[in-house]
Amino acid sequence: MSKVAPGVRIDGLTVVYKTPAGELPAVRNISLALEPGSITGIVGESGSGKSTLALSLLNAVQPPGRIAAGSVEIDGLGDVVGLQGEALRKARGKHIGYVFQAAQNSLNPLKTVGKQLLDLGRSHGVEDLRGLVREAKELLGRMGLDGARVLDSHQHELSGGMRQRVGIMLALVLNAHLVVLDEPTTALDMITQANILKIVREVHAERGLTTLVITHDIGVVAEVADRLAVMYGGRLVEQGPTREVLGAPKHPYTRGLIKAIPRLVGDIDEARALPGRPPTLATVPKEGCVFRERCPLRMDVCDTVDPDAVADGSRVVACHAVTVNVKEHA
Ligand SMILES: Nc1ncnc2c1ncn2[C@@H]1O[C@H](COP(=O)(O)OP(=O)(O)OP(=O)(O)O)[C@@H](O)[C@H]1O
Repeated sequence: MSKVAPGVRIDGLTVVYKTPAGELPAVRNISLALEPGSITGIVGESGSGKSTLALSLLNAVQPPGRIAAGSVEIDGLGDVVGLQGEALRKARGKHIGYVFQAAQNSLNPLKTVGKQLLDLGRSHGVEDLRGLVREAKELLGRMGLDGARVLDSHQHELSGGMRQRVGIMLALVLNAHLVVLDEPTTALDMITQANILKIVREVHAERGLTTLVITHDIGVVAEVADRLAVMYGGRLVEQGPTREVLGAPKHPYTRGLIKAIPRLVGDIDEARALPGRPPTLATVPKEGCVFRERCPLRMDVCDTVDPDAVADGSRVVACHAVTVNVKEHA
């Protein structure tokens, strides 16, 4: 893989989980491009399929799940959906750095962080292990931790927030140029969160990375992401430049999400929660629009036809009501 930021093209991706009711899609027909050198944020409520999408980038969906359709082309690696065995193991970590949502608990409880770092380096053929340790200490130091002490610690000696930062260090330390961060800051207080996001942005720029940040917190994407993709019920309902999507959301779900954010200044009563609940795997409608039950713009067609993702300038939106408007104004 080249040392420049790789582009990623996810095309028609569908991921299903086997359930008592048969195989049901957690991610359905998603197409999304990560521009080389950009930070893309994926936002959505719990259960919308964000983590499943992130796992697909590493071809790491585990049974009872499987990638049922589509491709994930990464520059320099090809379609990772076809990668297996040693090629896949090498790609993870060295080419694709990642920290998963479960990172707080994913450290080996029996080994110190430093030992795990060395294992990681050896398994990827790193020759300069001293350099690796130096790099790890530096990253931990930037995130406000005493690097030497953390490397000497076991998991149980670290707080949730410290483990989260160790996870981010491990995602970055092998110098991968594609980095996937799933809920990187959930266990952190607001000040630490802001600091970590600043470091993510800095390291991203210094190293020339392509970064994907997955979060339920729209404030996090507003802080770091150049582009924003909104997921609902396994579908990507809107994507575009972060400022445009947040400043003038088009999809009724994105509008609802933004309205639901309480402002720091202003009347808290103005924040309006979206009525209803997001669907689960079992309740996601099999046909028609996934959002229609909660949608203020619902039309007859929404009950039967799943809206295509339609490009409108720099924005892609999957909504019949929005598409009708675009056509009327064309
Ligand atoms: N191993 C599994 N078996 C069955 N269903 C699963 C499995 N893992 C995830 N799902 C289901 O797939 C859907 C998407 O889950 P996913 O974890 O990708 O969503 P998410 O947006 O990341 O949510 P969260 O933020 O809560 O992790 C959910 O309905 C979830 O219950």
